[in-house]
Amino acid sequence: MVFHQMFEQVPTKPPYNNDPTGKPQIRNYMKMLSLFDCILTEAPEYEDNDLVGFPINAILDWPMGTPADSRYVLTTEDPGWFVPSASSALPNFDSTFICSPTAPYKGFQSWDDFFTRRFLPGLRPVVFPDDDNIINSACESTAYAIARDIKLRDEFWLKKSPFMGFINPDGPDPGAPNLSQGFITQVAVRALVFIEVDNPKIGLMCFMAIGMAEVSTCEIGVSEGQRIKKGEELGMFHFGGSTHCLMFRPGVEVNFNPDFPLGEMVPLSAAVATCTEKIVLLGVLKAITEFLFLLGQSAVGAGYVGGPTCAVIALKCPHIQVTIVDLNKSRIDAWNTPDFKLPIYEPGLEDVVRQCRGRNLFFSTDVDKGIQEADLIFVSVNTPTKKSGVGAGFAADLKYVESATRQIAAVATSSKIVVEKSTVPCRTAESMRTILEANSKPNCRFDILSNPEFLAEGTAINDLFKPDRVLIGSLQTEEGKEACEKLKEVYANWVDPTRILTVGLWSSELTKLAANAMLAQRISSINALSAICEATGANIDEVAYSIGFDSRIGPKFLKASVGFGGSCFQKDILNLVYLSESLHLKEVAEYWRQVVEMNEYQKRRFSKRVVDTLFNTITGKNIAVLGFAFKADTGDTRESASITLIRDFLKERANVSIYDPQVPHEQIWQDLEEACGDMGIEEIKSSVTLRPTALDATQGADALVIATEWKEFREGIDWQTVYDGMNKPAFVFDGRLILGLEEAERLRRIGFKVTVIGRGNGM
Ligand SMILES: NC(=O)c1ccc[n+]([C@@H]2O[C@H](COP(=O)([O-])OP(=O)(O)OC[C@H]3O[C@@H](n4cnc5c(N)ncnc54)[C@H](O)[C@@H]3O)[C@@H](O)[C@H]2O)c1
Ligand SMILES: O=c1ccn([C@@H]2O[C@H](COP(=O)(O)OP(=O)(O)O[C@H]3O[C@H](CO)[C@@H](O)[C@H](O)[C@H]3O)[C@@H](O)[C@H]2O)c(=O)[nH]1
Repeated sequence: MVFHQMFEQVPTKPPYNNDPTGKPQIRNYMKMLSLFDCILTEAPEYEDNDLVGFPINAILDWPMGTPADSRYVLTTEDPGWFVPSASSALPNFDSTFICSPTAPYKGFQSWDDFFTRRFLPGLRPVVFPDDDNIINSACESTAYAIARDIKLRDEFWLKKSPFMGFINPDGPDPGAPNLSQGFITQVAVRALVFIEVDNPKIGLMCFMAIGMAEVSTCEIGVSEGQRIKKGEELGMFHFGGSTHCLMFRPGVEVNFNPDFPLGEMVPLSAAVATCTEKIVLLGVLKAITEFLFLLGQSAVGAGYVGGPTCAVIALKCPHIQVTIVDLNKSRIDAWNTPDFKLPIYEPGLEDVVRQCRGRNLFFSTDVDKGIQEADLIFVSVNTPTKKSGVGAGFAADLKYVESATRQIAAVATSSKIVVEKSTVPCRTAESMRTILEANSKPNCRFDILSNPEFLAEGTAINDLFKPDRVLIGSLQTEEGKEACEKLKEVYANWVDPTRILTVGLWSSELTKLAANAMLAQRISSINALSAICEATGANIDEVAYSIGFDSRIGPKFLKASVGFGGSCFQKDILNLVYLSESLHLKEVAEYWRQVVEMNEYQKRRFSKRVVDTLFNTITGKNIAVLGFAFKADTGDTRESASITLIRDFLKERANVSIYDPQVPHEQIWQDLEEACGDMGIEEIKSSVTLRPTALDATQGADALVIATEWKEFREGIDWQTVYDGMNKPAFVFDGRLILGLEEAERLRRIGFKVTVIGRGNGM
């Protein structure tokens, strides 16, 4: 039908009465076929006319331009565009595109009208609409090729090699329609739109629309001098078969978003690239274009420091490209998830990553590339306590730091500043320097800085936004001080310069261990006092409040608890103990060891108090444990006191039900399996259940233990309902001091038997 129409619709008046060569216009397909026969058997002859092209162009010129009703393919009948198989290629058509779902042909006027259909409003919002460093996708399409360093006049292929269709010895290349794109691009340019971008980092750039085959048409929808905003329409392709190319000036650094690798679909308006300047970013900074965070892996969760720290640097320094690399692919995949299901829970983190990812924050497993491209490398790998060999149980295991350092030495091709971000024993930088220098190459110099991190989990973003101090340690040589200045300049983008402290390398390394030791020592001190309170009838909250009024002591970090946890305190104190012992400072080692001993004692004391209170046995009794994370506002469980308590309860053959708002269930099983040693996972699972809410966990329980200070335990528990569902007498053990004196009294009036850490029973 359409075939007939395209001949019928060619007007009979001049110039359409003749084809472009002046011969009478063909009026039916029979004539056209006989002419095809003719032109296929003859070489083109000289003709005295204006047609530049092949004879076939003359035959098809006018018929091709008719509207010929093409809608018959817009139906649910084979071969229509709305048959079921087409719908799987174009899913949710009616709720994706502007159309009239119940009208014939869904309301489209022609096949081209269907081809140029529009998304429903709001489906393809412009990502980062006001950030003109971000290049957004101009078309729902697949990224095909990237070419860099193109000269004014140049020969290059948008594919790795020219299209081989005609010289392939095995015959024409079946992938020709797509593979020939690089080739066709040079002969089929249809529309060039030059855009002078306000952002000087981009300046003049060009959008080139290419009609890929004879049927393609580029309609330009803008005019010279017009001011346009990101997301506005430049024009459109018609009749299918098209491509486009973005061209930037030399010197513009375009960093493509790894979320959209070549060959994969890119939604319209997505953030496809970021533009940064390659050189001179921060006054004296000479080419710091990229940070590389080497994130270390551990069995339980990764990137608690590297992730938030570099996300905040990316946010505060939009001119710096930050790439995080990690050996752990699943962790990197999680950082890159389209729905921002990040591998760690940290309040405010998602918001920061949403603002920067794909702009100047990238996550990758390509460690070598990351090292080669970076000027500044943060080594933020894990440094757990050694499990075997010399110093086992005390010394830091530096194997991840060492392997990261060796990798930097092996693959670096230019000078680097290597920043030790991990917490390490004093003089580790010396070992790193030895490795790097032993492997140095010409024009490849390494400077080492110590820049320990002081963020606490749960408040990491706030700590990074407003740090009490940033500590930078360097060798006191000219080069060391110069490197220190460069790092200082980076932090000065958002940190008050008076809070950036610069010291010697070894002082910086020791300060980190010392700070954690002093903090943990405060908690052990208050916990030691809590035991005296329980025995005497004093109240630890009142004691802490009163001593904290002395400005020399201060009110912070004086909350008695069931014991401190987290990946740092115990590990770093043990590290200090080991360091003291290796320096033959036995008394010093003993002093610090006692901080950890006291913490162990506090946990043991608490679980014993539970057993004693429940009439000296918990065998077969049901205990609900609220909270599994080592503190509130984190999903991290490393060294959590909750694990020790549950292990003790299981050893007493109790049944335990657990609820935590953030910790994934598989993490809980893994931690319990590790902690319970001789009990297999099946035996553990026969005594432990994981519950979806606090209320669920307490149903049928004899005792309820609060192990983490989540806000919802402080504010969101309906104690009467909890009481109604528990066995009587119903016991509550508050290991986190979330129940004030009045609240505890209210619970007692309901009928609970209440025990709070640091208070005598009955208080
Ligand atoms: N967690 C905290 O709150 C905190 C705070 C301050 C300092 N620190 C210190 O920071 C360091 C990192 O701690 P974390 O909690 O982020 O650890 P983590 O276990 O969460 O992350 C470490 C990551 O390092 C990766 N890794 C190991 N070797 C690697 C290598 N050669 N190349 C690339 N990646 C590698 C791992 O895959 C892992 O993802 C430790 O030294 C820790 O003591 C931690
Ligand atoms: O008064 C207090 C304060 C904390 N804790 C417990 O101590 C542990 C550690 O808490 P916190 O220090 O807040 O968390 P971390 O993320 O372990 O942060 C510590 O360890 C990090 C890693 O080195 C350092 O960067 C931080 O400065 C340091 O606070 C947790 O179990 C807390 O519940 C108490 O029991 N009482």
